[in-house]
Amino acid sequence: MSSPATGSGALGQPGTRPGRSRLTSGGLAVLRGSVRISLIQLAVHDDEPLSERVRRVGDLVRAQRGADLVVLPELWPHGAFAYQRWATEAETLDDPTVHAMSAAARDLGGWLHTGSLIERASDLQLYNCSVLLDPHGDIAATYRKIHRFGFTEGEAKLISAGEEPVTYPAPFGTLGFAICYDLRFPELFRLLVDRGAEILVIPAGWPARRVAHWRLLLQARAVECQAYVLGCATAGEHCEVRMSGHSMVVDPWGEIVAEAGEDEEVLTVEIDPARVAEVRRDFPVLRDRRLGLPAPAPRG
Ligand SMILES: NC(=O)CCC(=O)C(=O)O
Repeated sequence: MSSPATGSGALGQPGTRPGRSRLTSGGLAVLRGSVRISLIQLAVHDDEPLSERVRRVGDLVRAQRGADLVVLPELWPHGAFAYQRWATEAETLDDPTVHAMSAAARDLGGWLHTGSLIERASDLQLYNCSVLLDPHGDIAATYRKIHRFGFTEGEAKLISAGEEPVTYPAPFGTLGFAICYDLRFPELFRLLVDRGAEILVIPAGWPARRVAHWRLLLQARAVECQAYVLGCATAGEHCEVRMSGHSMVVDPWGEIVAEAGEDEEVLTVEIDPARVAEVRRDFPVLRDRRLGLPAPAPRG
């Protein structure tokens, strides 16, 4: 599905579309103007083995040729609720899943945000980790999910929490990273804005029963941060949890640019990152923040 506002049209090579200029910095293009983004809303089912899903996703990424940035959802290799698979399927960032995605990014000739996977770190701890690959297939940035979902179960029990908010200055704008449950914590997004984020990338494996929260919070983060929000969710059902679908691109005014349905689909839109500075200039609420207010007295 494509945004009616932008359409997907014939896919040209990056930098060849009207209204977009291309400079070079350190061997990578610096893009200005319209930026093409594809969110791949994958269906994750129990019966698809990891290796087959990785192959299928690599082909889907390659098929988005012409996109400047492709985004995948949270934990698509294993399933966001397939807790019993995580320890056995966890990989380092030098293992087959990231290698396959690097090859796909190279063939794509664009940036690939890999959603997330269960990372086995060098200290053997597990993290829910996003990897951003550049058009050469090299790792440009990683982000470990800071807020673990599950209260006393699931992520809260099985994986370690990331500690570091991450932004990355991509050629088309500064990306701010978050994963799924992080969406509920506005203070993280303030930190990302303070570090320059203009495009917030939020892969998710969000259950259908809370889809109303997903839609509302994506728009809220866009309005309060005056930033683009790319929310890429999973579809399908695994471990008896029906996933939300409804991946969305929201603009810095809070308007939904495009929204997917409930099933697997690719959402392709063109955005103009210069809109972020325009909205922040014309309606400068971020300047009215009161950062020096006294801390509340301890309760009780
Ligand atoms: N995988 C997740 O982080 C799920 C988050 C969720 O279901 C919620 O915040 O609601």
